[in-house]
Amino acid sequence: MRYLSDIIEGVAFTELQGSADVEISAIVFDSRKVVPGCMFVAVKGTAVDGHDYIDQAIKDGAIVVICEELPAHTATEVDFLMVADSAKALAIIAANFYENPSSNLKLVGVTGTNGKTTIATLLYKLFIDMGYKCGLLSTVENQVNGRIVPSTHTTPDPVALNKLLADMVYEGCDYCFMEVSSHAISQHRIEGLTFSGGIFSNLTHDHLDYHKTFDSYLKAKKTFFDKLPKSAFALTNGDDKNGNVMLQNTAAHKKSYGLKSMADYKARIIENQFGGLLLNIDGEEVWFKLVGTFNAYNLLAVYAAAMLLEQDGSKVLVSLSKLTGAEGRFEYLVAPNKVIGIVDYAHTPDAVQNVLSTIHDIRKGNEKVITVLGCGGDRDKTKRPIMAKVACEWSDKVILTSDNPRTEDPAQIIKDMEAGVDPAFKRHTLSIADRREAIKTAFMLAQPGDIILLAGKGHEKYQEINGVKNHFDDMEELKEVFK
Ligand SMILES: CC(=O)N[C@H]1[C@@H](OP(=O)(O)OP(=O)(O)OC[C@H]2O[C@@H](n3ccc(=O)[nH]c3=O)[C@H](O)[C@@H]2O)O[C@H](CO)[C@@H](O)[C@@H]1O[C@H](C)C(=O)N[C@@H](C)C(=O)N[C@H](CCC(=O)O)C(=O)O
Ligand SMILES: Nc1ncnc2c1ncn2[C@@H]1O[C@H](COP(=O)(O)OP(=O)(O)OP(=O)(O)O)[C@@H](O)[C@H]1O
Ligand SMILES: N[C@H](CCC[C@H](N)C(=O)O)C(=O)O
Ligand SMILES: [Mg+2]
Repeated sequence: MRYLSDIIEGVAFTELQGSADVEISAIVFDSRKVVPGCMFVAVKGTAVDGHDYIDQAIKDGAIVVICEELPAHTATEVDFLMVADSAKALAIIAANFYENPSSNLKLVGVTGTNGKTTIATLLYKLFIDMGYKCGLLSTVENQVNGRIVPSTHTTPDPVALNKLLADMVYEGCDYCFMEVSSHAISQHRIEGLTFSGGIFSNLTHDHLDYHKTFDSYLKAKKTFFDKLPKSAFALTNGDDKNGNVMLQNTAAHKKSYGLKSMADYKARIIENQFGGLLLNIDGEEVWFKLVGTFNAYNLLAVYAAAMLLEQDGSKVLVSLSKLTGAEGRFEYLVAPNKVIGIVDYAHTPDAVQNVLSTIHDIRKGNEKVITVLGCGGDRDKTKRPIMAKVACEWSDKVILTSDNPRTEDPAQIIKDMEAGVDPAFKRHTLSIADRREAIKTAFMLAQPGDIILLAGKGHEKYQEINGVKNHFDDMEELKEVFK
């Protein structure tokens, strides 16, 4: 229980109807989850307006309502707090409700189109290996000092987020490494958090369904750095076209990493093979278990962040060299007939290109590459033909299939992808909507030594069709056909 007067600290409200001297049992922003004595925050969403559910929330027991517009008839027994932006207020209130846990941890946020999960997970594993108690908030899973809490979003909603951070503080964690998605920044899920550092991986095409233009996608990411405090570090990828733009207005301590450009933290790739990467970092040559140029960037970002968190360089490299990446990111399996299967979460044009160019770099000879690829429904449609085009340019055969169709027609998603296939390459492509059949077919087409890439679903254990998540696991499917 918390007093309203305490939890609205820092919220810019325009009017309070009622008394601030009232106890709140919980903060709720979904009328379907209202509990007696709670505060209901009415948020204007992308699908509906939470203000339309205020009456329902009051009927079910809400005693305080936060809103941008007052309803026509306001119940006198309920408090109303008017704010300019409910989503922002929600995040500040959630942080206050849980006693601002982020200020009792060293919280590091990772943002960018690709690499967030890999960087955050590696940081988490690294700091655990170095003896710290840590938390992780990621697409694959959340971890509170070793306890797994299933993840529903890359960045949780503000109430779940602050609750998880509070659990980390309670369990004595020193650090939390979290992914910061562009949706989370735009929807103010991270408002009110105190970050010790921010890391930028890269910016390429994704989520234009939501942000509309690349420029507004970039601005969303940049806002994260704009709001970092002076005491934090802001670490950017100096080789990314937008790396420096991200930091141009930040008050934080600016640092960069890169393989090509002048940067504060530099690395050079010496070997890149299926067994791992040999990198020269800060003058030391070290083998890592991760594969591919993109992972050289991820590893360097992790090393640089660890340096900025004042860790010992040699100790960091020893620990980092032992670590594997995140689940479903370039995980491979060899069949008895020597066909190699790779499961990877590449679901953007840039990621598809990176993973395929890595396969080209590290294959031994001229083994054929067969790519199985789908695109998610109810997500950015403009990336579909580009992902297919990139897959065709870098593969010998491509099977276009389903990812998570969600509420869309799988055949239409495949049609959108087919539009990107060069007519001359058409005879090397197949369209098979059933992902299981597509994987089986890829294996039937493969000769010993050939490489099958299953792209897009990585760690996911489901396929979402019309609101139902059916069990589906690319690695499990691969094991089945490899039997
Ligand atoms: C597009 C998007 O990001 N939507 C998120 C957003 O919901 P919304 O704005 O669409 O909500 P809405 O349905 O319009 O409802 C508006 C408000 O009315 C409330 N409501 C609604 C119905 C009702 O009966 N009663 C009620 O009170 C809702 O609780 C909400 O507060 O806010 C919700 C609460 O935080 C999120 O759960 C929801 O995530 C949806 C499920 C989602 O799929 N999001 C994805 C795209 C996402 O966020 N992805 C990023 C990762 C991207 C990446 O890693 O590349 C992520 O961070 O996970
Ligand atoms: N630094 C990188 N640069 C480009 N591509 C990358 C990089 N790191 C990983 N990838 C590719 O992107 C895929 C997703 O990686 P990861 O899960 O780490 O990214 P993410 O940013 O967390 O993605 P999401 O936005 O879905 O949470 C990987 O499977 C790989 O194909
Ligand atoms: N965080 C990304 C994940 C995409 C994964 C892919 N399997 C899909 O469903 O499109 C999103 O929600 O857009
Ligand atoms: Mg992620």
